[in-house]
This record gives sequence, C-alpha cells and structure tokens, in this order.
Amino acid sequence: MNTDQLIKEAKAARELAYVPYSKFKVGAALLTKEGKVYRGCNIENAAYSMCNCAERTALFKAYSEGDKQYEAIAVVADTKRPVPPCGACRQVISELCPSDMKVILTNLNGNIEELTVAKLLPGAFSPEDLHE
Ligand SMILES: O=c1ccn([C@H]2C[C@H](O)[C@@H](CO)O2)c(=O)[nH]1
Ligand SMILES: [Zn+2]
Repeated sequence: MNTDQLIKEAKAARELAYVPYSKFKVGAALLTKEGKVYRGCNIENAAYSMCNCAERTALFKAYSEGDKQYEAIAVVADTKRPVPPCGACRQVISELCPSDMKVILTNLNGNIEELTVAKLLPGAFSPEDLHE
C-alpha cells in the first residue's frame, strides 16, 4: 500500500463522518505493519466535548483489535493547508505509534505534508514521565 492508496482510504473514511455540529468531515487511515488498514472518521455528539477525532477513531479501532504495529497514518479534511491533527490526537499518536512512523497530512486540494510522529509533538508527556 503506497501513500496515494492510503490517502484514498482516508478520503473514503471521511465520507462516513458524523458531523451535525461542525459540518467538518475528517478521515483517517492507519496502515499496520501487516498491511491492514483501519479507517476512522470524526464522530460528534450533542455533548460537544464527547466528539472524537478521525485519527483517534482509527487508532482506537486498531489497538482494540490487538493490532499494535503501525506503518503510517493518513489524515484528510477540506482545509486550505494539509489538515493539522489536534493536540489530543498528537498526544495519543505519540504514545501508541513509533516515533519514526510516517504521518501523512493532506487536504482535498491534494496538498500533502509528510512528517514523523516525533515531529508531531515535541516534548510529549510520555509513560516514562509517570514514574521516577
Ligand atoms: O485533525 C482533526 C481536527 C479536527 N477533527 C474533528 C473534531 C471535530 O469533530 C471537528 C471540528 O474540530 O473536526 C478531527 O477529526 N481531526
Ligand atoms: Zn484530534
């Protein structure tokens, strides 16, 4: 699975977004080391703080199925610049994904920004910080 294909998966995921409040659809596609793709969309709620982002939907789907080895994640939205993941997603991705994992941010215009998990959240709070 190449970058273009993973972006297509993220776009397909985006179509299923449940966004009655923001009307802002986001899609994510997480590729595992074994070549499986987990799709995620954002899912909102009338209690706004319960909204879940596309990135975390995809990652939680994979992790909860026991798939814990990841190769790349692609994220897409209808933004001017490649969609930037929110702070909460950066924190969760930093903990569950390898620091050298590829992060592919894009938009519907085809702008693409590729970076690594390490670049997503410098100085992330990590499990090692919990204990002396
Ligand atoms: O990277 C992002 C940024 C925002 N959202 C969602 C959260 C909310 O449903 C809507 C507006 O913030 O977009 C995502 O899913 N991923
Ligand atoms: Zn987020």
